[in-house]
Amino acid sequence: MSTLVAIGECMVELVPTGISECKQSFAGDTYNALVYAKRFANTLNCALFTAVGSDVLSANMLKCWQQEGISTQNVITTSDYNVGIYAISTDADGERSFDYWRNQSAAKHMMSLYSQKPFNLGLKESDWVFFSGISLGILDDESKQSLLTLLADFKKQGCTIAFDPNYRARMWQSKSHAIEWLERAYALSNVVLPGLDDHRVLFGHSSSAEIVKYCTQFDIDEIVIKAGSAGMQVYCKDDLKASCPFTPAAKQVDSTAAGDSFAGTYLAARMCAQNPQNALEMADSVASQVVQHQGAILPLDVYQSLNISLGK
Ligand SMILES: O=C(O)C(=O)C[C@H](O)[C@H](O)CO
Repeated sequence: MSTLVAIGECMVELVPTGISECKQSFAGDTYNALVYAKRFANTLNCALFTAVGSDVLSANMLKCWQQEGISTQNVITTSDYNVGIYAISTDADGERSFDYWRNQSAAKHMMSLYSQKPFNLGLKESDWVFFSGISLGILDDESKQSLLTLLADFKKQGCTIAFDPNYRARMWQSKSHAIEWLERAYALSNVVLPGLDDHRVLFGHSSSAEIVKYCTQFDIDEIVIKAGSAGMQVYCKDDLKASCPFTPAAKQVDSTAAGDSFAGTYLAARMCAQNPQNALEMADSVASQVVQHQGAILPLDVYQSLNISLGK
């Protein structure tokens, strides 16, 4: 069984349902992707590498992962910090924005905790590792470097490294700070999943072709571009291998985790030997359902009704 390890932070997710009420669940970009990967391809072993606290919500979070079939074997637990929290607000078009309470979160310290007591993440050649700009953004610069060094070791062992830039401006001192680390991440990744919106803000790119041209300076095998109304494309080096037009969802309630569900489904499909065109189409179908529901993770029965998962 192949393993997909995602690296990052899972938080308590709050969706306000009234002035003094919230729907509470658990989410965070790389975790979200992992859930959608596991739901899509149950045969994959999916694990999150992170740190959590010893608080009651951290404990519930781990139970929730287990219900999703996500392995907790790569989780560091500490009593020095808590779990992070974020709340979703949506506008009339279902575009989401977030408020965060994550300064005391254990995941921000995952690399220093790991270096005090390193352990084997259980990866073998042919396994995949997924991280994002948020996985880097939560860490201080020294820890960002430790994470990239660890990823470089995995790559040397034969693992495939996948990266979604997922730019959150407030996590970075400046655009140039974000670009410096994003370029280091691109330089060691085999598969990248950039969004045109992020590249527009960071580099002034206005088309997929410009992203592909920019990526030629790195040794990336597969560039999976989410270009909004210009659709989605997959390039291997600068060869267009697959594309999918933009089809607006029937309604957009909450855009949270559209990109994460796309990434998780795409990566799982590729790990299971689906070709880029199939992977792209299936990832798009999942993402277009995700935006029709509140919160990052679709109710399981809604997901199952899509009938999209690969056979057991
Ligand atoms: O914004 C973050 O840091 C999160 O991970 C919260 C959300 O789940 C994520 O952004 C959705 O893509």
